[in-house]
Parts: sequence; C-alpha cells; structure tokens
Amino acid sequence: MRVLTAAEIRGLESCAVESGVSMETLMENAGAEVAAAVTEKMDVTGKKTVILCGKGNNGGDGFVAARLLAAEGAKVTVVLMQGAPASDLAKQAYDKMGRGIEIIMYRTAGGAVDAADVIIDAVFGFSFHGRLPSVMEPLLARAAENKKAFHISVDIPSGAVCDTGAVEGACFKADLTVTFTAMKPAGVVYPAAGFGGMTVVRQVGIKEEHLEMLPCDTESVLLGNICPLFPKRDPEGHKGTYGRLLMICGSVGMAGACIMAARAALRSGVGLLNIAIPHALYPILAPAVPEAIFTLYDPTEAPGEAVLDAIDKASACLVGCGLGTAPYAAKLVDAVLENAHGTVVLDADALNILAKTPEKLLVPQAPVIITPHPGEMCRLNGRTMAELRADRLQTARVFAQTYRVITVLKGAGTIIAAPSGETRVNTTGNPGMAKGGSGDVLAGITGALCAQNMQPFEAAYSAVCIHGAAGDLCAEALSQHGMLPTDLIEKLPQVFLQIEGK
Ligand SMILES: NC(=O)C1=CN([C@@H]2O[C@H](COP(=O)(O)OP(=O)(O)OC[C@H]3O[C@@H](n4cnc5c(N)ncnc54)[C@H](OP(=O)(O)O)[C@@H]3O)[C@@H](O)[C@H]2O)[C@H](O)CC1
Ligand SMILES: [K+]
Repeated sequence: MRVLTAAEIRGLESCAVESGVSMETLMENAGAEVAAAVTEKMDVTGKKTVILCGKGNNGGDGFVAARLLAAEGAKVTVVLMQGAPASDLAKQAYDKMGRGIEIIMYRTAGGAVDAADVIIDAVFGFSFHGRLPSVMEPLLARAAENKKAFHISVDIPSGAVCDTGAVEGACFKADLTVTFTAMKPAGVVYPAAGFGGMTVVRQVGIKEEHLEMLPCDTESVLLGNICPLFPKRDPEGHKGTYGRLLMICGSVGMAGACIMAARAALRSGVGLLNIAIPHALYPILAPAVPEAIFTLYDPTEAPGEAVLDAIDKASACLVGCGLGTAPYAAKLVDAVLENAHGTVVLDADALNILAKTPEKLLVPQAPVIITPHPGEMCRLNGRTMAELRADRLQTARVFAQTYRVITVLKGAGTIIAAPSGETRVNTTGNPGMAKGGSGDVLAGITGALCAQNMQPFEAAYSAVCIHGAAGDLCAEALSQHGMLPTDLIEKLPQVFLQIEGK
C-alpha cells in the first residue's frame, strides 16, 4: 500500500480544489467517514460520544462527525482542546453543528471522558509537530483509562507526527484510526503505529487519477504484495539453478547463531549452502546442518585460498551472525567486501566490525544489504537512540543513500530503504519475535533469497515480510511468550506454501 506524506496529501487537496471539489466537501466527507466508522461498530442511539477537537481542520472533521452522530441519536459532547476553532473551514463546521450538542472546555471534560461509550480524537492531524501540549496529557490519560469506550482517531492519533511516526510525549491510544486519501507514515511507522490501532484508509473526494499519477517511493508491505516476486520453480531446475549461498558466520561460543541462519536459509529455497567456519566448530555444525557443505579455516591465519575460492563461487554471501569481532573476523569481512560478486548481506558482528569504518561499505562492486537493529544502526551512523526514534524512516534512508547500501532497520515495522530512495515498511510480525536469534533467522532468509538471484531490494523486503509472517504463525500456534526463533524456521514452509499458492 502506498504511503504518502502530509505535503503530498496537501498537493492532492489542491488538485482536487482545482478540479472543482471544495475543501468543505473534503471535510464533510472526512467527518462522514468517521461517523460511519462508529455507526458500523454500534447502534449509537443514546451512546455517550465525546469528541476531542483541536483548533484546526482535524478538529473540523470532528465537528462534522459530531453533527452527523447527533443526527443518528448519539448523545454528543464536543470538547474544545485549544479553544475556539481557528481555520475558516473548522469554524464553518463548528457553526453548522447547531443545538443539541454539548460544548465544553478541556479543563472540565474529565467526567464526560470517564463516562463515554465512544471517544473520538480530532485534536491534531497531519499538521502536528513537536510534542503534545502538556495541559492535554491528563485528559488523554483519562481517555485511555476508560477501557469500555471505543477509541477512534481522526486521520492520525494526536501526539504522533505524520511524516516520521515519532511520538515525543503523550499520544491518544486508539482502537481504530480512520485516515483519509492514503496511508500516512504515522499509520505504519513505529512508535506512532503502536498508538493508532487498526488503520483504515477512506476516500474523501480526491480523484483516483490524481492519486495514481502521484509518484510515490514509500510503500507498506504485506505477504500478498510479495507473492508475485516468487516465480514457480523450474521443473527442470537443479541445485545449481537456485544459487550458492556462502555464510561466514559463527565462532566458538556462538555456533547457534550460525546454525539458525543456516537452517533458515535452507528453508528459504537456496540450492547450495556453503558454511565457512573455524575448524573447532565443525563437530557442532556438521550434524546440526547436514544439508550444508563446509569450508574450514584457521582463525589464526589470514583468509586462505579455500575461503577466497568460496567467496568467488558464491551467488551471495552472508557475513556476521555469531562471527565475533576478533581481528580474523575483520579480515574475513574485508575479504568479502573486496572480492564478492554476488549480493553481500552484512549482519550483527559484521556491522559491529564496520562501525568504526562505515566507508568500507562503499568498497564492494556487488550490492550490499545491511540488517542492523537500532543499537547497531546507532553504532554505524554515530547517532543517539533518541535521534533514531525521532525519525526511523529518514535514518534508514539517509544511511542507504550515503553508503549506497540497502538498509534494513529492524524493529517493529522494520524499514527497508534502498540507495535510490525507494522505501518499504513491513507490517508483519509481533513482539514475540523480540528474542535473541530472531535476527539470525532473518539474515538466513535474506541471504537465501539473494543467492537465488532475486533483486536485492526485493529480496530484502520479502525476507523481512516472510520472517514476520512466520512470526505471526508462531504467535498463533505457540503464543508470543512461548515462541522461539527456532520455531520461526519451522514455520517458514507454511509461509512459502501461502506464497506458492498465490
Ligand atoms: N484531504 C484530506 O486528507 C483532508 C484532511 N482534512 C483534515 O485536516 C487535517 C489537517 O488539518 P490542519 O488544519 O492542517 O492541521 P491540524 O488539525 O493537524 O493541526 C491544527 C494546528 O495545530 C497546531 N499544532 C501543531 N502542532 C502543535 C503542537 N505540538 N502543539 C500545539 N499546536 C500544534 C498547528 O498550528 P501551528 O501554527 O502551531 O503550526 C496546526 O495548524 C488532516 O489531518 C485531516 O484530519 C480536512 O478535513 C480536509 C481533507
Ligand atoms: K487526530
């Protein structure tokens, strides 16, 4: 699904106005969609409906919804959160509400919020910036404490910034967000996406042709979106047809990371898996991954012929899971960056090794995918965690463009950014996946898809989506508490069944 910024939505609004659709109509339709979302959920007759309205057009949408819900028999209270409406449109909508709707100031609204059956958040929309005024915090906290009420946000949960998904202070917590015209970053990028509940996109009068003509480089990803990227396997195919992945992963004390990445790669369709490990790991790895072949190396020496030959032959290289950061590991990373022909996937310790010299990412001729978690990202770009959380989208984009690497910034709503500016936001997965080892599984899937010659950007976001879909199947079957990263690997065949079936 395409994801549009506030500026893009404003541009579309102008096109709509030029083509004869008035702003009043857009607002009327927006308010009507909010009212419809409530009436679809319940019979509103006599229901105590509290609408928190700001001074701008988001508040204006709230006034329209107030009028329409009152007409349906709801007992509506409008709470003015910033005093009288300020925009002409909002003023018109306010004046049109007529009698029969209670209007109160936020300071006296606590009781109404406590008793409400429905609470509608129309305080701020896509023009919000910074943090929610602290005077509003107590009322929002009371709204959240009223668990029996149905909470709806208009366009964007108030407190969240539209284009970044940042939430600096308090934020309205919604069960449902009715957003207009297109999905916005705040609907899919965390932390904001965690406040909006389910987000539905509703059309308010902007012509489809205007919407389709708008170039858009950001999309959210669901399993259904990636199915067309997986052609049927060739009936005459052999193991050579499906790529040769070289993994340089694992070290004494961290064999598990290598095993999980290897098993995930094998469960993701790769033809041949070659694992380069120190001699000491062979007795552990060989029985754990019987399908793989092994290139053994001596960690006290520089990468030898065998490793260089394996790099040369690989259609993709995955480096870093459980590799450690010893000097020999750094030499292995350099050997891959300098010699790889196929896509290079760098995870975990490979990223820690490169943290002091990220410019080395510019060395490879081959495409590079990096898969940092937020801590690794901060080590690579020298920024703080607070700076990262303030704009995860831009953090991934800037790094991708600066170092010309596909950047997979992991976390809830993983961001996948290409050097071209193309960006994807993943929508699969759940907090049950937040466990050590989950990243190794993702790295294995990514390496396997790259080895099979999928385009690197498509491979990166497909891997993230598949990994999350496996996580969702695990959560259903095993619970978020009880599921393990190794369970993700066992669920991969079920995810590929869905992909192959479409
Ligand atoms: N096509 C559509 O999608 C339509 C959307 N509509 C709705 O309109 C809003 C956007 O309305 P807008 O009037 O531009 O702004 P907001 O309602 O989001 O915000 C109102 C003002 O609040 C101020 N602001 C911003 N941040 C803060 C803050 N941290 N503290 C206090 N005040 C803040 C800001 O004014 P400034 O002068 O401070 O910049 C805003 O102007 C959209 O989301 C939809 O809900 C229309 O219905 C038309 C169709
Ligand atoms: K809102």
